[in-house]
Amino acid sequence: MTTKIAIFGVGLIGGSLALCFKGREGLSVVGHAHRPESAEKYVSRGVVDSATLSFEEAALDADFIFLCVPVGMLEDYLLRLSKLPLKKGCIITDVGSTKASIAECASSLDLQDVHFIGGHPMAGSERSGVEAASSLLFENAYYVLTPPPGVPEEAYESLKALLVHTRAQIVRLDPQRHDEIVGAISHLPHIIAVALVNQVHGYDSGDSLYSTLAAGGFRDITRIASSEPVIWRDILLNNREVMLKLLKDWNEEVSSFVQLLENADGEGIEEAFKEANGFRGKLPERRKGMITPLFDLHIDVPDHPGIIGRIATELGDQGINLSNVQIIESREDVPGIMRLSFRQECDMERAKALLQRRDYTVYV
Ligand SMILES: NC(=O)c1ccc[n+]([C@@H]2O[C@H](COP(=O)([O-])OP(=O)(O)OC[C@H]3O[C@@H](n4cnc5c(N)ncnc54)[C@H](O)[C@@H]3O)[C@@H](O)[C@H]2O)c1
Ligand SMILES: O=C(O)C(=O)C[C@]1(C(=O)O)C=C[C@@H](O)C=C1
Repeated sequence: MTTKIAIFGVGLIGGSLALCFKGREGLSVVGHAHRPESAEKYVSRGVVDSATLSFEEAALDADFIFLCVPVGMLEDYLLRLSKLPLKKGCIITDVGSTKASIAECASSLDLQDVHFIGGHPMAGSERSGVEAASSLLFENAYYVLTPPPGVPEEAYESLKALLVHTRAQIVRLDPQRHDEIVGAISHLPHIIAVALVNQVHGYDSGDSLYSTLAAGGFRDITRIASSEPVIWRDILLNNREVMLKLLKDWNEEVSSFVQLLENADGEGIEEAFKEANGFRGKLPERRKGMITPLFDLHIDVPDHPGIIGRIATELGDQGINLSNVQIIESREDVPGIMRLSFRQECDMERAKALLQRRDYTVYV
């Protein structure tokens, strides 16, 4: 018996989920597209087994339905699904970045013999669309589920069992609490990043040296300002109440910095940095895409075209198995700018010796 998984909205998140499920024994993945060219793309990129423009056909006989469209469309999709003759026991879930409103909408609908369980993978990117999808996106990330009271435990367990393919760690949360927490750790940082970029853009219009000199610090804190505008419009409007409260608190944080500077309070500034360092230093490191422990080297590399290829080739020529390469723009926490990861300690040791012989500065 094949388990049919229907994905509505095969973009960054929907496409990544599809890639986690596709090709697994007993699973078939159908993607719903709202444009003919998208349907063709999903199939030709190998992200889904089949794609359809028909809402009904995608939902027909599905065992699991994932709603992966912008938050502002979720309720409409759920409403449409509630009017279809869905398979008995079908589990509908979503991946929206807010959870309270969709949970409320689900509880107001008369869902016959099907169950809605809200979901939100805490992994993503500033990129969007199926082109950015990756089967590794959720590895080691947290994946929040918000089962409503009364949903059968077997339904929750069966969704959890399916999500094993994402290699994410499931966390069960109340939807409102989810929105408060995620508002602070995800939505607020997006607002701050956008406001900061726009502030500097204003200065840069008069003097382009601002963008010329923008280096690690600016880039680190503003990567997420490049996120998809429609996705974020919907998230912020949907979590408006929470965001307004958080922005009030943010204004207070900013005001306290204004005061520190007005008073030339060096000690206070140091304290603020110490407090932030302390809290941030305790954040658990959750690196994506690596489920087993890796052995890392960091190396300082000059900014030359082709440098990554050269290093990878040198290691490959010596039969050294490289598992992952990451360019770290910021130099905080680690002294180098390229991280090379190896599954075997002996590979890491051989790479270290080789790169040192080639005069690279290597840090373990
Ligand atoms: N981007 C992230 O980092 C992230 C992380 C976790 C959850 N989410 C949530 O996942 C959902 C999808 O976000 P994404 O980042 O994959 O976005 P995306 O833009 O990559 O994908 C959105 C999908 O929705 C479809 N879509 C867009 N407008 C549509 C319309 N008018 N009619 C029908 N379909 C439409 C697109 O074709 C695409 O398949 C959102 O609800 C978002 O809040 C995003
Ligand atoms: O890494 C990023 O680019 C993200 O923005 C991912 C991120 C986040 O803020 O952490 C963004 C939105 C989500 O709903 C979940 C995760």
